[in-house]
Amino acid sequence: MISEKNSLSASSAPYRSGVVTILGAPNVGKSTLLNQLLQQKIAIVTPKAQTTRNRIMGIVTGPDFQILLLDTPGLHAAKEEINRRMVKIALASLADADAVLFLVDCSVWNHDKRISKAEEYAGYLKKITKPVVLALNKQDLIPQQQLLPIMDWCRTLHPFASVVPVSALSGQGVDVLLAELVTLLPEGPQYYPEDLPTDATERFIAAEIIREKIFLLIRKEVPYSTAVVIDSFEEGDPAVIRATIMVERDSQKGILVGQKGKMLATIRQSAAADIAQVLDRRVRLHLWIKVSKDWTENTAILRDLGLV
Ligand SMILES: Nc1nc2c(ncn2[C@@H]2O[C@H](COP(=O)(O)OP(=O)(O)OP(=O)(O)O)[C@@H](O)[C@H]2O)c(=O)[nH]1
Repeated sequence: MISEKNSLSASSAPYRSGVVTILGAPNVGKSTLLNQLLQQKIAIVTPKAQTTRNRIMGIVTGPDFQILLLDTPGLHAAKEEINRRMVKIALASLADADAVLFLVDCSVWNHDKRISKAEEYAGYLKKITKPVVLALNKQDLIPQQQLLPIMDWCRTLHPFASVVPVSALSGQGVDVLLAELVTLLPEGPQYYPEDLPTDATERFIAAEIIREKIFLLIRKEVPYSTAVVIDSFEEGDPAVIRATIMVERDSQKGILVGQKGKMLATIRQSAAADIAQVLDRRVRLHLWIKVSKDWTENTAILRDLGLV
């Protein structure tokens, strides 16, 4: 499961294991990095912000380490009930962590932006008492000569355990990052089998992939009003999955269904193809849409979705 790239050389070093929480603003590339570290798709990746809602644990195992990675919803000013809960989940996951991986998108940092970002980050970093590794993501988008000054400036923000430029997309720098994280873990046992990439269930991953397709295919705000519930999941080949997409209003339902049902068919086809790839078998996917008014403010529904 673990590629050459991800394995540190075997040595007489003690076995280290522990929890690393990935924190960062929306859209900086947390899910992409998690997938890169695990060499497969378990977290959904979309160009829209705030698509990660629940904590997802990825398990990276090497010859003498095991890192349990928690991907968290992006940190951001929370207005609605669902957003407040997402931020709460992100901050709560810090309590369990041995170390924090703070991810930023350094490609957007011209000077002015850096100053305002510094103020924003200072607020989050103050709350973190665990060692923090700062990963400067999307380094592929900036000229190399800009990297060193940015790294120096970052070190003035917080006593980071280390500052590592990476490209979550290409994998550049990811092995260095992994090695830095391992040094921060306590000595400990291997908690999970080495070939297990995540503790997320197949149901959960299927629901996340459907949600990813909605985010990729539907414009504007509609995806933020959707949730996916797996009604049934029959093992076997093909796996038969029945899922309901919840929306808040009839008009949103119309957009999801599309003209003559074309949009829903596209969502279904592309989700089924990805789920089949992850499950490594054929998939028959059935989708329904249900209008559930104001579900994003409804505590009972949020609890069902694991967002409380
Ligand atoms: N060029 C480049 N793009 C990247 C890199 N990492 C992520 N991206 C892109 O940035 C966008 C957001 O990535 P995600 O991984 O969904 O970001 P996230 O932080 O998980 O987002 P939220 O779910 O909103 O918290 C996607 O379009 C990615 O392809 C990188 O290293 N380089």
